[in-house]
Amino acid sequence: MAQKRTPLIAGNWKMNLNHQEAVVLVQKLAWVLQDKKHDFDKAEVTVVPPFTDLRSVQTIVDGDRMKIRYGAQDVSVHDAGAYTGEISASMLAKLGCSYVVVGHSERREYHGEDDALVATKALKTLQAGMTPIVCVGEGLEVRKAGAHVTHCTEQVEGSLAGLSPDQVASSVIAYEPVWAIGTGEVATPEDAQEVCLALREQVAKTWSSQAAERVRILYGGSVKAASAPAIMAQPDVDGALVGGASLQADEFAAICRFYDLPDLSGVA
Ligand SMILES: O=C(CO)COP(=O)(O)O
Repeated sequence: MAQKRTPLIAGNWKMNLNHQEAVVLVQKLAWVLQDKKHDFDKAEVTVVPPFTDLRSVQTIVDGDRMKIRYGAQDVSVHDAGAYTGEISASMLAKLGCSYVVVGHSERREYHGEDDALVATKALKTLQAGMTPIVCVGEGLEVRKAGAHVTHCTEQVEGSLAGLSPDQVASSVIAYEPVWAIGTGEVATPEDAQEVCLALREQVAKTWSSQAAERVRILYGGSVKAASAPAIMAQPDVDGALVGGASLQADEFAAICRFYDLPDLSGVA
């Protein structure tokens, strides 16, 4: 029997909101979730602000004892030293980060990150006691050619290379088709399930069936409150990595609250 995985809704703010705006958004999000009686045991809620916001987010989360978690959008492969502009995993851990997004398609595209680099970042994140959210996803050409499943399973192989089955089990994988990111074009629930299931099967094959049962796999790409329920109701989708919609407290909270519904069976 599959072990129960706690769903995760993560809001990737990308390069938006300064530290003052971050505090306002986190406060509003916490308020809305509390007002709507969100059960954090049913779904974890995480915000992923820019580096410059993290200390302020830490202060407000700790000060108000919020159950919202937070993470970073990237991490260095280096531990310390002469690497101008880089941020180490230990610095992020010290700031109380729970998660680090690694291998986002925007980093792969604009910063030339490849699977091997992403795997090192995932490992650094785990070694510092945080959870990597490892992103994979195909571009439009690959999707049109029908090669999306192979493309994504190979990316998972490469981007988690060198991790032990236990490390994979405690990681998060995010399937984010590049053609769906920021385009308003959301994958169908069937598209999302097809790839997320294939990724889980790949984890079973390469690492272990236990890792496959435990690893959380998210969908990301133009997720909105209206489109999220049908996608998140899929059996191999364990939540969402949300971009644009995570900048609005009401919209993001509405996505999180899907898991508060008493019965998910009628939603798909
Ligand atoms: O890239 C994403 C999250 O990491 C998705 O962004 P959008 O939800 O804005 O499409």
